[in-house]
Amino acid sequence: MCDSAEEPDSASAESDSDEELRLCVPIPREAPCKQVQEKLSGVVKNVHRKLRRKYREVGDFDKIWREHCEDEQTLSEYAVAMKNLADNHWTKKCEGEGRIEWCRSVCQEYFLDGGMKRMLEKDEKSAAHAFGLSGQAHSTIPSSISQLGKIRLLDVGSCFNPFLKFDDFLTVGIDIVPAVESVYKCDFLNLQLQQPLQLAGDAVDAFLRHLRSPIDALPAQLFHVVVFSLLLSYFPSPYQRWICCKKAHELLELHGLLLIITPDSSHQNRHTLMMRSWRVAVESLGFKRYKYVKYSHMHLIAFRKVSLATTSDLVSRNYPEMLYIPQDFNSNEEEEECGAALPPRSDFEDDQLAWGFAELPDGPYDSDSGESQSSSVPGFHEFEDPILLQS
Ligand SMILES: C[S@@+](CC[C@H](N)C(=O)[O-])C[C@H]1O[C@@H](n2cnc3c(N)ncnc32)[C@H](O)[C@@H]1O
Repeated sequence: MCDSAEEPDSASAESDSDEELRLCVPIPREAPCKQVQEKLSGVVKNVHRKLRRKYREVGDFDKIWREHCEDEQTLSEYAVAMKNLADNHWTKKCEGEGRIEWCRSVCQEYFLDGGMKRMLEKDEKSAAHAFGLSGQAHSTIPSSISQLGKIRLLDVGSCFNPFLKFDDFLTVGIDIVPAVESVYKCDFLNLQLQQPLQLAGDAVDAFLRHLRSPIDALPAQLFHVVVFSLLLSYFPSPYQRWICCKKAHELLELHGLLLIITPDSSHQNRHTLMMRSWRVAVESLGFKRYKYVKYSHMHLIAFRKVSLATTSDLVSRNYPEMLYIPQDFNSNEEEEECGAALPPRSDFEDDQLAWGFAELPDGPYDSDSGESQSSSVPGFHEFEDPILLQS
């Protein structure tokens, strides 16, 4: 494992003279590891860049996506690089911490520790208030789903199945190129949705345990949680991100959670408009934001599904374009690939998408739950992979 600078690898036995040399000449022992990490991160980032470049050149994301999914060599290099990063560069420092642990803690708090119930009571009180009723919460509010068994979690773009190790989840990991056997092959963009299963919880669990790869279709309202961890920025087009969020809405049970983690190494306020824009877009599908936190290298957002239906007029109202990322406007990426120095990204790029969002909420990061919005969530250490996450 690379980050074993303090613990020399016993497998690579060194001679005494090597060791003497090491004592005399201060060799930066982390350097090779960093180089390998940069190389692997480069493989990953180049795939994203090439997709975006092609999208800028060709414009037809369906065609580009088809070609991308047929490019087996690129896809498998990507999967190997991601798996290698996860196994050898991230695990030791980040085991039990970071984005995956954040997802787990949000789910536990929401489903097992009364978060969902509190939110539903709050919703009922506001509805009662709006209709001039007494504001008493109704007894129809479901209690925690713990009685129903495990939390059914769909991890889209799972790659190496990081949620499998948690017992509280019944995890279904899907990916266009699974890096491990336990992940099912599935292109989420082209996943067909079927009628919801009319089965008891146990039978739904059994259904999920017997899925077969590749997955082309799934019943709606199947999961308690859908996770997009570093998924949405993979896509070159905001419309593809939108399709994913819409599918997540359909796949979730009412009151289920959509957890979105998206990379961004800039400080919290730099992309305030972008995050507000995402919130408006996702909420328009029938979600309500539940938690938001900014770590040094990513935004982590939890949305809860608050209504079964979405309106049909969303596309014409520009909601898909609201799911933009700064890289959508960065045509300098190729220069970056060639090693040329980039001019600093201007604030204009960030702000140019602040089209007349009259309906945007006022508070930049107000969360329904009152959750701390800083990156210093107690008990958590940030997942640090600046090399991969910086764009
Ligand atoms: C940056 S990796 C993130 C891996 C993992 N979720 C994590 O947080 O480390 C993005 C993953 O999304 C997968 N992916 C991209 N488009 C997809 C799609 N349409 N359906 C399923 N998986 C997809 C890629 O193959 C890749 O493994």
